[in-house]
Amino acid sequence: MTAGGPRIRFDGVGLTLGRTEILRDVRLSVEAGSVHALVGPNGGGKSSLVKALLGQMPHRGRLAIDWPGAPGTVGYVPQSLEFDRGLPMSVEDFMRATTQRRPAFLRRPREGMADIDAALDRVGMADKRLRRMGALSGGERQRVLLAQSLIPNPALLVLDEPMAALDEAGFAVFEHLLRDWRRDGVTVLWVEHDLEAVGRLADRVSGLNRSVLFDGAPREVLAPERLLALFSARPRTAAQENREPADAAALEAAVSAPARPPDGGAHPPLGRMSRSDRRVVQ
Ligand SMILES: Nc1ncnc2c1ncn2[C@@H]1O[C@H](COP(=O)(O)OP(=O)(O)OP(=O)(O)O)[C@@H](O)[C@H]1O
Repeated sequence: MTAGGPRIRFDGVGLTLGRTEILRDVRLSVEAGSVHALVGPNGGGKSSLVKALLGQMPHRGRLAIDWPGAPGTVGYVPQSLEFDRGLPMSVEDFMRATTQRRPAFLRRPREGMADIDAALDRVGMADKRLRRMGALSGGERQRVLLAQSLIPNPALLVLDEPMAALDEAGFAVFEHLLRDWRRDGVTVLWVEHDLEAVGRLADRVSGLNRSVLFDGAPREVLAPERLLALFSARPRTAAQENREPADAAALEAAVSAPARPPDGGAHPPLGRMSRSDRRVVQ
């Protein structure tokens, strides 16, 4: 159980690297204890924004984290982490290295292992603890990245495409974690391309393409026209405007599913966007 997550405010946040303007005047509020999704096209600046939040990228403007009491723990799941196949680092070694502040050689052999065991168990990786990190599949590596973010119990979680390599069982693990975080009042900032999952699981969603193009409840803002405007690389022609594109129909089906009730309870059958459908909007 955690103390409750913070509120986050991005107030006129900008970022320019070299001659490239990556973020411009980003204004956004992430409410305490909410699951807030960030969606947008490739290169839209989502990872850069969360890295600015984590202090890994410079920024202009104001970025505030308002903790309800003393600052809590921030958990982070990066978009990807590559390991050489031959690197002699097991899952257990990786977990120990990422979940302690002291150098590994100063730690007693079993110190912290109960937490590591519990975290690996929650993501279904307990039986692969001795496997080398470089030998894991993409989905298994993703599960380990999720596991390391659970120690110590986070009050703020920043997730950068945590579902990218997960299979259906991995989705179920992630959804279970999300339910627990919501129950515990953890604030979750979640970069995601799976719009069906966002429509179903997020409390709020913001569309980012350099600046914020929309922000609101998924049911309200994930409308096909908005998404086409956000994800289209080129402006649409007049001819395209006059006919209903197949993409819009796919998007309509994907986002018309009812949102999950706040208590995480049962919901009616959902429309589902397949991975190939998702490619339509990327
Ligand atoms: N260190 C850097 N130096 C220069 N340009 C960068 C750097 N990091 C990111 N960029 C550029 O910033 C832009 C935004 O990248 P970012 O990774 O934030 O986008 P994203 O929305 O997370 O994309 P994706 O959905 O593909 O993960 C891209 O054009 C990228 O090439």
